[in-house]
Amino acid sequence: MSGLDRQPAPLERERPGPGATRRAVLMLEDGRSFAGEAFGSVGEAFGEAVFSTGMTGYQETITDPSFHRQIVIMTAPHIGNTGVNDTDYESERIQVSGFVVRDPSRIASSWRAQRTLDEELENAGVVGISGLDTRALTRHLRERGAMRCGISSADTDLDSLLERVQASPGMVGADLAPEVSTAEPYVVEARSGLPIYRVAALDLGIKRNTPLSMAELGCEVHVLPARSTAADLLALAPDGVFLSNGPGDPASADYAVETLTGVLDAGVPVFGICFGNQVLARTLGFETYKLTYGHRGINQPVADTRSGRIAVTSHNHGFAVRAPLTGLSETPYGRVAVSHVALNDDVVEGLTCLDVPAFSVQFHPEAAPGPHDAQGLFDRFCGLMAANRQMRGDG
Ligand SMILES: NC(=O)CC[C@H](N)C(=O)O
Repeated sequence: MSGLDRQPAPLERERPGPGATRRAVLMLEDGRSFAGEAFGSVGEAFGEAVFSTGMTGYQETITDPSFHRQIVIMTAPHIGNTGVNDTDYESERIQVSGFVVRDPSRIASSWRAQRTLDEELENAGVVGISGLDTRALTRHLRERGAMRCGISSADTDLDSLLERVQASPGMVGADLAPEVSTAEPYVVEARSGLPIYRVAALDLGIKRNTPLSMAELGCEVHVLPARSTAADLLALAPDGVFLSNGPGDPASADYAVETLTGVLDAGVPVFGICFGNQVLARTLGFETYKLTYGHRGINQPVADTRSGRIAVTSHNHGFAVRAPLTGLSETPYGRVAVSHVALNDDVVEGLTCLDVPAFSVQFHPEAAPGPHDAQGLFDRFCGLMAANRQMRGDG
């Protein structure tokens, strides 16, 4: 028997015959609509229309809590070819409110595939649309900006759908982290069995691979709900505090800013990712603002402003930090430098504090999905925790 003979048969979904597909419509808040076919669950979904340029990693994308209340459009036309499995979930469930694919794969062919994408969406009750011109839709969003959107395969009357889209909530001012955060604290054990560092992680919408990446380096990660206070975090006597990614508008997360203020005052090392970068920025006194259409995908070049090194990184953000790209900013916590800048549009992609042990990045070193260029940032966090211990004389 050859190796090929032993491969599992591809999973194929029974599909309706020609002409039997169900009509679906995608409607944008400015009245532009796109006709397509129902994909996943039949029904109706509303959210902010955003596009992702990742060609792979769709399972990690749809299960990333940062996409809560967003309808994700994949710019790569062919999605679903490796199916879906139980292990690549980045959270407990599918988080996107809707999913848009030009040309879903008719079969799922991978030794790891357990179900097709179509049936996974359907089982989860997540509404999708396929067969529409995703290139035209993406170009429209690039010109006009991310906007509210609705998908319907239930009621495809354009006028009434537009009314429902315009009545749906937008993303500016949306406080969504508590909606996706863990209800109860939990612990991710250090991989070695011997914890070297204890990390208190504020779950603002954390992805599974983030505590796992730290656990690989010997961290015992205590994950706490979004509204935990500084006292809750510090009660663990952590070596460091981690602030996760998360959905919604960072300008609405005053509770996280208050928590972080207490942590910075206590002198505990801090590392933040994405939403966590925005929360650190706000705590330092910087503002956040909404990008026209955001950065989403796994092929985003970022420059390290100190070394000049360029990393290709994974992004998923619609908001960004406003800070001077060069020089040092004076803040209530001392001097702060912009450590990383996006090469496509000069957006701030990271901050480093010079006078307190804190730094953050807007992109995703946990790389799920994504390239591994930025993984060293978890080592940098461990280095910061080690240095802080030594400084306190207990290292
Ligand atoms: N992935 C994230 O943490 C996203 C942060 C924030 N919700 C934004 O869109 O910018």
